[in-house]
Amino acid sequence: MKNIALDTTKAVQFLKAGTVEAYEPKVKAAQEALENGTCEGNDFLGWLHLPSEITEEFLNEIQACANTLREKCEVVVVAGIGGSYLGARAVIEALGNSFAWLVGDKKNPTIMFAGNNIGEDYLAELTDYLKGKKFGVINISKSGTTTETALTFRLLKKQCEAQRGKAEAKDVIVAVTDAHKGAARAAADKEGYKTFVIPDNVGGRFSVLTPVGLLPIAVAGFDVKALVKGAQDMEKACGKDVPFAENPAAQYAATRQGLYTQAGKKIEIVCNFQPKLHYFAEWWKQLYGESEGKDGKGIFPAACDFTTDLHSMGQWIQQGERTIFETVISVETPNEKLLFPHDEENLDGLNFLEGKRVDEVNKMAELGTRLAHVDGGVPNMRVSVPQLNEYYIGQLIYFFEKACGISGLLEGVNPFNQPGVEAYKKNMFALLNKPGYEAESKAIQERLAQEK
Ligand SMILES: O=P(O)(O)OC[C@H]1O[C@H](O)[C@H](O)[C@@H](O)[C@@H]1O
Repeated sequence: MKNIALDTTKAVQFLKAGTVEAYEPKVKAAQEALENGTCEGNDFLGWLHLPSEITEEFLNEIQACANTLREKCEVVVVAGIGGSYLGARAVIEALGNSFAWLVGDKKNPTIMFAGNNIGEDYLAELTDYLKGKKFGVINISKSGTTTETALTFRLLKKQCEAQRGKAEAKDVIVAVTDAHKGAARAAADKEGYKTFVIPDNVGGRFSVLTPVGLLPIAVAGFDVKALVKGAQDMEKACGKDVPFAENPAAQYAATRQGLYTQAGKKIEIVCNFQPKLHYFAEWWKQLYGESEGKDGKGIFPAACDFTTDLHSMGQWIQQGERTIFETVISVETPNEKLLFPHDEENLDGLNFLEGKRVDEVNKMAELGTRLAHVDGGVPNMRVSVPQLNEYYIGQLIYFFEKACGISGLLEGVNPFNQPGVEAYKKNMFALLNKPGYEAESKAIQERLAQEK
């Protein structure tokens, strides 16, 4: 079986000769620190060997729970935010039919995502859609107290119980949360929901290969064993004893840090030429953004969908400030085959494409973009993925996770915490007069009065 492959040649040409190679000892040290648990954030290294530690029994338990939800529900709402949301959505959208919710062939339950915003219209429209439907809920939160998810879950739990009765609702509500702590755990234990544990030592953004991602992915009808197999193979391919030049995670981490520190490239744009990968980039954005954006440092993780965004962001990328580089996730072969038809009249002038696969046009767009952007001063890396299937998505996940751990350590930060995200929450709770925030509430009201 082929592996995903990284090509850095069109990025390295923007660096002084030997720049990437010079990272070898630092990368080695980072890998040792990860393996030995001697780096900062070492209480969150459970992701490192997670793929190879997953057992067949555990995957069978996930599948059994997924089968129950699949049998009993026409819709399953996956409630979660950040690391408790993006991984599942990334995989489900990458592998699913682009129009899954319209296909309606009843082979799979419709998967809906919530708990990832506080939009009143969104929640009102969701609960309205669910009226009269046999729906279930997967409530995902590591802390068990995240506002967006908790607020959504209260609404969904009440509606599910009202529509199906408390006894039946108990069978179609599943909690994925901490083993002991948090409101989601307390509610699940009290109501007797089926639960899955998010290990203490796996942070949210590294948790897609725990039940956080695996359960929704299995409910959606995808093969979680193949996904895990892909991750296991990439765990080997990115292992600490794989030579630096052959280790894709090491090469990606070193190249991006070289571009950042030496060439002033402060923004990385992950690009795809397949709309199904949109949410994969969203997952990647959280992984790298929360891991590296701290202590006044960090490459800003951005994403574009091509060719769509070539017609909007393409101008900026080609000629704007030269602070960006691109990482293209390129899918070698589509799963479907669609040939461009002949047209007698040729009014659109497109008969030169007759008989070609649509993907051939896409590939020329990709190559043309690469040449143009490199000519325009944008370093370009490419991750080739043989096909969009569970196995290769599993590889991609682990590749980016491992590279993220290494890259954050090269940058000199703790890649496994996210202290900065608390600032807005503290203000929000103070503004909402949450019990326990009395002093903060008083202070924030005084500040706002002064700013008037
Ligand atoms: O799983 P939860 O505890 O609900 O957390 C969900 C997300 O929210 C937080 O604010 C963090 O920034 C994320 O790292 C986390 O993944």
